[in-house]
Amino acid sequence: MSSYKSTYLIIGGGIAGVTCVETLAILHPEESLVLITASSLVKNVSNVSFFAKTIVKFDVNETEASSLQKIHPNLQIIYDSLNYIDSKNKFATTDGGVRVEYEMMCLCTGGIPRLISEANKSKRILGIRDTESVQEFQKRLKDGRKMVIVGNGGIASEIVHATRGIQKVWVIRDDYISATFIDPGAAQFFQDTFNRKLEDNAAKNTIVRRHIFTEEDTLVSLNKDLKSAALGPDWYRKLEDLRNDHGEQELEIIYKAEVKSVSDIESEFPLRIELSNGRIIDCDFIVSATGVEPALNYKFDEEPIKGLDGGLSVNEFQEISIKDIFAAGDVAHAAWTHAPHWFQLRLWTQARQMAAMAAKSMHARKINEEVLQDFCFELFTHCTSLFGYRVVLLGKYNGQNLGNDYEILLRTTPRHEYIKFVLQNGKLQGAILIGETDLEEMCENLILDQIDLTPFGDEILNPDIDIDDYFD
Ligand SMILES: Cc1cc2nc3c(=O)[nH]c(=O)nc-3n(C[C@H](O)[C@H](O)[C@H](O)COP(=O)(O)OP(=O)(O)OC[C@H]3O[C@@H](n4cnc5c(N)ncnc54)[C@H](O)[C@@H]3O)c2cc1C
Ligand SMILES: NC(=O)C1=CN([C@@H]2O[C@H](COP(=O)(O)OP(=O)(O)OC[C@H]3O[C@@H](n4cnc5c(N)ncnc54)[C@H](OP(=O)(O)O)[C@@H]3O)[C@@H](O)[C@H]2O)C=CC1
Repeated sequence: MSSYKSTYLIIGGGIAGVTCVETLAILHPEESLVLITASSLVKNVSNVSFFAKTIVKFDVNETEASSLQKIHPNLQIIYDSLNYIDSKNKFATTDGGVRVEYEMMCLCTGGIPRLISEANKSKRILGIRDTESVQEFQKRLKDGRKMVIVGNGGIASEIVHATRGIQKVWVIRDDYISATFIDPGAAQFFQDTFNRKLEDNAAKNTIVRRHIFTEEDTLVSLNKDLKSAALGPDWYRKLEDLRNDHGEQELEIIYKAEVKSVSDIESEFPLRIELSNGRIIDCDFIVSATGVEPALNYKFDEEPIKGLDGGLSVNEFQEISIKDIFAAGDVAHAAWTHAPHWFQLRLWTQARQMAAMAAKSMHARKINEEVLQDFCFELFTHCTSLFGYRVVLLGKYNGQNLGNDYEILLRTTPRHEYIKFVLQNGKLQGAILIGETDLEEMCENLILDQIDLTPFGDEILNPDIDIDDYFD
């Protein structure tokens, strides 16, 4: 059995693990660092641009793990899978029999797709997580005539947008599309983009509306066979060129339904699906884009506390319930008392922020200094693109946990922009900004500073008024 000694031990080569390595390379390059990664390719981030203090956009690239050695002189990489953690004696072992002693460890083992429960009934049900699973999907797409997409989050939305020349049936439990990220109004905005026959001059009609809402909150297997890290924001571009674009999108959306059963059949199509609403669909394959579950494919000497989502519960310093073990990214469950406008969603940005925080905390402990939680955990921000539009989500953008006494102020210009402000007691609690709105920084300030907007009334979203002037 080969053995190593390290001050810091990082597990996983996804965005969280690599961010942890990079941050420690800056904070503590003289200390020994071991990275255990199941894949020789790791993720890193480039072209970081800030729309505001906490709103960040960046590209995600895949690179050889060995390239990390250029930035960290004392980094050793072990290409293997973590198998067991002995937290009392402070060592970890791998599948391949390597033993690593550590002072502090950060678990960044990510997540695996949580497939529909029928997934074991057919090989034609796919999940999407890493490069290998996308290759499998591309193969099916190339030969297939009809696919069923199940789930209503990020992956399903991107697949629906990016694939062409194949019949698509999108089965969702909600009554509007892309519910993880947006509200019914924004869903309608996007659905207009599906309808290419929309009157051109509709784009000129800007509508501003205020709604007083009395609705309820809208918030909505362990697997050792890990190959590489989760894909990045642009993964679906690989799909765009794959099929010929025959013009019209062949898309059917089935609302308020779930998969009840699946069976392989010998017919025109090889797979038959029965939905909860009684509908039968024959198709070539199913993409189950139904969320992720934390990848905890290793054992501990002492069972750590986990959250309801199965992730390792971490405090505000990213430490789990076992001393000197930290966790970041999709494997972690944010168990601290959250700031009023922050909540956890398993995203690149949060994986990166948590990992940088974990690295700072480990470093602070090593040098006996205090550390404060980073400012980025004050405000939920997500910058992405959906159906070809830039989407920025801020704070409680869907009125999450605001009860039933909040107001919504909307401004929308079909095919151009959709702006939604969520207000409570006259103060901005969250926002959805779709299109090139240029409102990110102002919204960030309004949420963080909790400025009373009552005096401005609906003018706050009047497109003819430069609202920034109010706050100069
Ligand atoms: C298709 C797709 C598109 C996405 N698009 C976006 C997007 O546009 N924007 C966004 O913000 N987020 C997006 N996400 C989510 C984002 O990718 C994840 O939140 C993020 O990658 C999590 O990073 P991570 O480092 O925690 O986990 P991962 O990227 O899963 O990395 C975990 C790493 O740990 C390794 N590992 C696991 N177990 C072990 C073990 N026992 N020993 C050693 N190594 C191990 C794995 O092989 C992997 O390399 C997307 C996800 C998917 C699947
Ligand atoms: N642009 C971006 O930012 C992107 C982000 N991602 C991230 O990658 C990860 C994986 O994406 P994805 O798989 O889309 O996960 P998401 O968590 O985004 O969405 C999962 C969706 O599947 C639904 N669902 C869950 N179980 C079932 C079921 N049994 N039957 C029918 N529907 C079900 C959920 O509904 P319900 O809410 O009702 O449970 C939800 O609509 C997520 O962390 C996501 O945030 C992925 C792609 C793009």
